Amino acid sequence: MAKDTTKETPLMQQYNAIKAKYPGALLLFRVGDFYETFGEDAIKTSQILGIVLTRRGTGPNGGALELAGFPHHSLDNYLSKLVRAGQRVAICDQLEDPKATKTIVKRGVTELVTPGVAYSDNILNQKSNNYLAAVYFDKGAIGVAFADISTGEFLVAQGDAEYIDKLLQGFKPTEVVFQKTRRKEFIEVFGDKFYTYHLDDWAFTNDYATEILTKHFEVTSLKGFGVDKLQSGIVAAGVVLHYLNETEHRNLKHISAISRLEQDKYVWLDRFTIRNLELVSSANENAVTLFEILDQTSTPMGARLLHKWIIMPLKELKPIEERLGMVAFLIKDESLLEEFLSHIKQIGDLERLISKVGLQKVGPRELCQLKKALYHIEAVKKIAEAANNPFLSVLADQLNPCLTIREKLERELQQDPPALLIKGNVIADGIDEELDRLRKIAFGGKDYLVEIQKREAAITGIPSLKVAFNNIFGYYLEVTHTHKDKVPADWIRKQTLVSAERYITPELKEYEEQILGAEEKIQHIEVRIYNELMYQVSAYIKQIQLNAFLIAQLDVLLCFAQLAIKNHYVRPQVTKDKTLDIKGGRHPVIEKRLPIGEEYITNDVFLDNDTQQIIIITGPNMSGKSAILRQTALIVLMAQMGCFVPAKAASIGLIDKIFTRVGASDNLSSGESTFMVEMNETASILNNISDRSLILLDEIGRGTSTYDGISIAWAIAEFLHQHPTAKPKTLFATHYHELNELANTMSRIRNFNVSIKEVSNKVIFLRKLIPGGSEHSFGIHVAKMAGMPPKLINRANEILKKLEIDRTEGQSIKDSIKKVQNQAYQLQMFAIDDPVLIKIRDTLNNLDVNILTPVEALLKLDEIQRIIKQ
Ligand SMILES: Nc1ncnc2c1ncn2[C@@H]1O[C@H](COP(=O)(O)OP(=O)(O)OP(=O)(O)O)[C@@H](O)[C@H]1O
Repeated sequence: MAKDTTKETPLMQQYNAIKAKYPGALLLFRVGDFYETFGEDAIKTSQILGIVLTRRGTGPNGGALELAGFPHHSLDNYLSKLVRAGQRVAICDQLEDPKATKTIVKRGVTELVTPGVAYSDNILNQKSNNYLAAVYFDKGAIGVAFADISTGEFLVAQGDAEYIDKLLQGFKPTEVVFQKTRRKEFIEVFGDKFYTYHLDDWAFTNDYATEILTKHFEVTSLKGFGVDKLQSGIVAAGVVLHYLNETEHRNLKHISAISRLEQDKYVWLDRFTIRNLELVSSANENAVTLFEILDQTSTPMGARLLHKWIIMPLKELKPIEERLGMVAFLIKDESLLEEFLSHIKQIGDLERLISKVGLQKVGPRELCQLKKALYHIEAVKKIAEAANNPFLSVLADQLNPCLTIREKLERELQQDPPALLIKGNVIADGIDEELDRLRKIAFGGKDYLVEIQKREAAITGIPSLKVAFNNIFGYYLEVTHTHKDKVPADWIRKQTLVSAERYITPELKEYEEQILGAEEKIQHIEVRIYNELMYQVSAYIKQIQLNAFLIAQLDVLLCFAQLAIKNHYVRPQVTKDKTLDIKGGRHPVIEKRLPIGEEYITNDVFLDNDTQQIIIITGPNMSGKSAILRQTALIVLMAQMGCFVPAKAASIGLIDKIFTRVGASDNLSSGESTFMVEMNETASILNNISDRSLILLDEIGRGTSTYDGISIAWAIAEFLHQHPTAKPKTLFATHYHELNELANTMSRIRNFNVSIKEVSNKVIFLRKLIPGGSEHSFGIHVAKMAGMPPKLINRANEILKKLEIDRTEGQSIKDSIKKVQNQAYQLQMFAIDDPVLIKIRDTLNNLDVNILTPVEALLKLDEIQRIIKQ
């Protein structure tokens, strides 16, 4: 049924027409000094922002229409809350001066803010990028592009699903755009954790993408960016620009280049490694990430670059050595380091600042900060020039303090301008004659009013005569009733109050007009000059972006130098051979999180391709197996990102891929990892290994029955050892001491264990990795530590011993269990009419020991303990 629009006010008709153009978006509709929302939008807005919801008039279904609004100056604050709540927000502004029109004011959407397309400081996290991604499912490859409009970064790549998935995991875009028809596929391949938006398929064509990209960059071909061969990637990049256009972001001068993400340059970290090593984020809220430990940067752009260096460590020796050399140089000269830091700390977020110039959303205070940043860049350039270091000389050459524009900003902006242009007093005196003249009238005029007051008081003999202002009739003279007889005849009475009368005079009116007119004109002139200034600054976007990048690099290197000094890291020897030799290695995060007084126990790890390719590490739970695995990978990663490492010494033969798999039961809490998934994932490692890979396998195979688990773990170790071409270095932590047998037949597999000491029946963790396997498993020790009743522990030890004896005598586990069950003393433990004990007995009877994993056994013990406590 067609909507009856006759009852709608012209304002609501305008609202509905605009609303229809932005389906799925929450519309903030500017009415006077307020942003209003209506209907469903109002309900959502009031809930998210906690503001009042009112009802008025008639809505589309005859009921009252919901309304919720807030003052326009609170936009920044409220907008961030709406976007963070996952809303797409269309901002509809008044496009003409309401005073200048007699009919309804023209309105239009000036910006559509979505989670992936945001630049406001309130919405963004300073230390991480905010990427919008587009994914294009092509026949041969999947294309992906990432853009951050708050920094101007624009990246493109293409590859198979696994590679694109890895990129999405690493870059963590806040919004992903893809083809409408590929929804199912997207979720299947990349999961349902991303905030997504779908576009019609027509936007995903190579011709359209090439056209939109070449037009944006004002080039005839994309060859110059080295991306022209990435057919699918280009489509994704085109979609990014198309989407920015759709969301009314057309001032994109700061997206000044597009670059290819080169797969061959960086260490391949599979997504489990990024997650499992807790590099930049963690599923556990309380966990501290490697990023948090390493982040000693002084600028937000430095922090963002560090983030990238962590997830994209290098695999070529030369650039790694360059970074390490630079860190060593800075460590040696601490006064130079301090000097650099003192300036870098003042530079602020230059990268986002200059992006705002591109978006034409930069405020006066920010332009003032730009001026300050350029001043400090000049200082950094001078220090770098004098430092006599090849890297710093190159840096000094490239840094550009942009003197012309800095001087212009210095000259034209007030010393301490307000954050918002609209507040006025932004442009300095002496820049524009008309502005100076009007300012004299506006501000000098007020002095003149005081003079009038004094003069008239003297002439009329009214000592209490006052000049004041109100919105109704402007400037007036106020006379108390006592003196009203003295008022001259030509004064015009305007208002009578209880105790006084108010008058206006022609002279007052004339001045009033001049003052008010001047203030309005001043604003116009300031806006004009400011916009010109912003436009002139925008010609320097590329240079300033380069400055920001160079400062970010220096910032991260300074951060590495500070870390090395503070945390006693050493310079790793990174080599082209295939040996990994870590002496006295530490886990950079755990060592910082130990209780006061406890010291981190260091460990040596040696792996190579010829003698010790695979290490099987056994040891009880909590002994420190995972820590050794992870610290080894973290030390390699840190070395290859150019950072010194937590060790006494480290020689790192370049690693090109790091894989991590953690047994299913470690992920039990997240409920996502089943044994099947674990096996699938492990299979993907086996298909991708290389001669320079590092593999961490932590309790692989424990998601199934003991026998299955051992068999699979065994087969994996064998496969990695016998692989015809690749000899991936592998650390294999396991509870299954049976795997120690492997070393007897496989020459490059070695057994190690994390040592413990048993003192009067207690386990003391020594946390030292020592050669040799373990004699037995340690589950019962853990049960004891967890506080299980001694009787139960004794019984568990008895059963274990029996099972072990039977097994060496060649009996099957099944027979053996039966025997244990039949033994009379089992029931003697319990007085059988006790309901608690009956419950425990039933729980035990219902167990199928054949399919019980060690962790499940522990959980059962825990259950029994709880029954007893109840
Ligand atoms: N070398 C060390 N020095 C000091 N404390 C350590 C060390 N290694 C580990 N720890 C401490 O022991 C805890 C357990 O270590 P980790 O998780 O590595 O044990 P695990 O043997 O892998 O246990 P599980 O088999 O249960 O996974 C760590 O969280 C840490 O607090």
